[in-house]
Amino acid sequence: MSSSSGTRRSSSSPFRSRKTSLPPAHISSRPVTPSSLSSSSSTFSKQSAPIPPNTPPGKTKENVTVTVRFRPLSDREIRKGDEAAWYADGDYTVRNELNSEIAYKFDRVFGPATTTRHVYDVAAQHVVSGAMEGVNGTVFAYGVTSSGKTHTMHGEQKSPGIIPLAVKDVFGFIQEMPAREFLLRVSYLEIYNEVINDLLNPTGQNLRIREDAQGIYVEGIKEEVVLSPAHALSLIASGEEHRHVGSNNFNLLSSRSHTIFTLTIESSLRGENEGEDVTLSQLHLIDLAGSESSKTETTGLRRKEGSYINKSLLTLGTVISKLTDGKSTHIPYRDSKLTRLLQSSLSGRGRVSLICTVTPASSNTEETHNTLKFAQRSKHVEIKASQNKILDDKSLIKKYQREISNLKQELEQLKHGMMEKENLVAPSQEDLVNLKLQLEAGQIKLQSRLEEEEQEKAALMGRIQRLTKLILVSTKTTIQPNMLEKPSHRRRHSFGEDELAYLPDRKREGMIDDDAGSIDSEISVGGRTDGLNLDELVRDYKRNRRRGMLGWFKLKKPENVPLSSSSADYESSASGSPASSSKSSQHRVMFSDMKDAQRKSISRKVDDAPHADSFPERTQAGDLFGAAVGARHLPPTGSTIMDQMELFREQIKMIAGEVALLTSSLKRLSEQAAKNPGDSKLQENIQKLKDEIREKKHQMRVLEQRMIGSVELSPYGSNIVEMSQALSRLATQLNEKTFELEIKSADNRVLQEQLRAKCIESLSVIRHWRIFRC
Ligand SMILES: Nc1ncnc2c1ncn2[C@@H]1O[C@H](COP(=O)(O)OP(=O)(O)OP(=O)(O)O)[C@@H](O)[C@H]1O
Repeated sequence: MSSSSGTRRSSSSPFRSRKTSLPPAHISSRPVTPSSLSSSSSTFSKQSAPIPPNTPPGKTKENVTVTVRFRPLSDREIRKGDEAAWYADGDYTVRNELNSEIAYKFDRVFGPATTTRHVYDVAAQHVVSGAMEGVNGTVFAYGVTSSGKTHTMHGEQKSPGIIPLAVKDVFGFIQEMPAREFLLRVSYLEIYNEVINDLLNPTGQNLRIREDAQGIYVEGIKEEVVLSPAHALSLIASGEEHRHVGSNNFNLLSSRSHTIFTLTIESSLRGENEGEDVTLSQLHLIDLAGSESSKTETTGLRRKEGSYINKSLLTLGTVISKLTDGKSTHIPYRDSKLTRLLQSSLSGRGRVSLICTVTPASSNTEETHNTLKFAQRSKHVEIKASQNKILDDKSLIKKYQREISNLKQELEQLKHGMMEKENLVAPSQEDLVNLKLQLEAGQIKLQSRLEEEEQEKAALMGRIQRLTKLILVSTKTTIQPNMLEKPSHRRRHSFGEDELAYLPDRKREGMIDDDAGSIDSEISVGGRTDGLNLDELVRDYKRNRRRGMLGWFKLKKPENVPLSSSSADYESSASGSPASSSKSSQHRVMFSDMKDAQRKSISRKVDDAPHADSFPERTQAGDLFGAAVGARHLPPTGSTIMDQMELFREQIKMIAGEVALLTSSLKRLSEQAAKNPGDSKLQENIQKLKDEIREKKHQMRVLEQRMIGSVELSPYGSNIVEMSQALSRLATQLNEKTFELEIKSADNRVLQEQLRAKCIESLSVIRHWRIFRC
């Protein structure tokens, strides 16, 4: 589901920031003056303890969290004979190699060997957790071209960046907060040559920045509701397709635009707590384009891009300086789109983490020095990490909750009416004649009325289903009384196979490549392997995408699968990655990563799990699945059967999405394998994918089977079958008796009307039952 703000935006548009009544603090503001910066490290007090990751919003002012990340010397730099001119002296200090007097102190300094996960834990995790509590957050990477910003923010398959880690963490937090329910939306934009483009909507070009009483927003930006990490990452992947990237002499794939990925998080207490506050926050994850020095050899378009990039970064520097010099009355936010969009964050509303990326290379001493000075200035920007609350009537999540509740009531009433109609009285023959006449006369009218009724019910069901799915809840049963209560042992994030498919699986060319052993095979195996025709699968997927997974399901004939074994199969596979169960990912991920041959590597490493820890794998959908398959005995009421049917249907759709993703991966791997027939690892991975696809298809068949079986086995189902048969018998009698009884006058209008109504009701019930079967 997506929404696009038009001339009037929703109350929670990107970059909106709300004032709060509870200013907090979690990071101590350390006095760092320019003079102290140039003294030796011994003059630094060790006040800079690790950044507390989970301090709740308090009342004290904080400073922007500023960290510095070194990347290793690149091949190119080594070839040029570069040496390290700057180095990380301990965890908090950057020191100049040639003049040890020149040193800077930060909240944390990461050496070249530091993993992005560690950077995330120290520099971003507290911002993400704050956002889950209703505190706006901004994390951005700043540095010269080729210093490692994109590596830090987006990362690679083996080493996911801050953005994928944050997205995954957000879902982890949801899992750990069973007392609350969440609604997540994302938007993704770039600022290219001072023009704002919507990366989630290619037609959204040159968007305008607006401001109203509640903050700054981008007019017309598309926001997509996200249901899983895979879904969110697939949106980023599709957004990356549109981002401007080009090459310069430092970086073959240099970002030519600043990008801002925004996650809008709404949450409220679970259930229908009228009057309960809703918290709303925005998490901005920003990958800036790198400043370019005169050493960057660019011509034509690249030069123009470079000057726009430099100008906006210069404005950012000026804004930061003015914010911190203590005397400026005017802050020139409006001098660039970037600073205008960052205005809320920089002016102190919400947590901000600045990660400055630097190269140690001696040839870039000056550029690195400038970055360090910028970082130092930024340290003095004051912020207030306060919690946002929004009024109930402005909350989208509350609106959905209310709508769901109303729709459920409506549906219950409809269902209740249907159940009562089961006890129909058989009409007499005379009545039947009259009824037939009436029916013939009004057949078309009745038909259309019935169809309307059907559509109404289907729409109602669909709406409830859609709205319910948008609201994310933990699958845990224990309810924590307070959402701010932090779980002490929150599990770490890990990624499913397909989630990071959009990221390159090795470092970009032109820089250090320490990913020895990455699969670079480019050879293909042809179309059909082991009975799985890839082209067919891909075509199949495309067709399904057009008509929807449900349509696909309907077209497929169920096969006879023994229920007992299938149930077991299901249960054993129900713990699969929820991320890959994303409904939306089936719409997005499929072919996106195949289009960009440069930025996104086509090779996949199924075994390359980037970490050992496990993320809570079971989502709402995962549990739904287990519940649906595990329910051998369906409950006796019609309403529960409908719910059950919806569960089955949803599961089928989700598995179909997974099949589509797996098929995409399989196709990609096969293309590589064709170019490298000797690569046994590839073959092994291909086989794994095929097995998984086969397994998932099997699961779908089992669900189909159970779906149909459920209705027929249920008492409700059998009543309807009987009713259907009775009605068909009546229709036969009608035909036989009509002729001999037609002389009788049809003057008993009241009776006719009654019978007609009964007949309509019966037909309606049967129709409804048929919808179930479909
Ligand atoms: N910490 C790191 N460890 C290993 N390699 C890194 C690291 N940081 C960056 N790199 C590598 O350096 C190269 C340039 O990095 P990246 O593209 O992230 O730079 P950038 O700052 O985003 O550049 P630009 O501003 O031009 O877009 C890439 O090949 C990347 O893989």
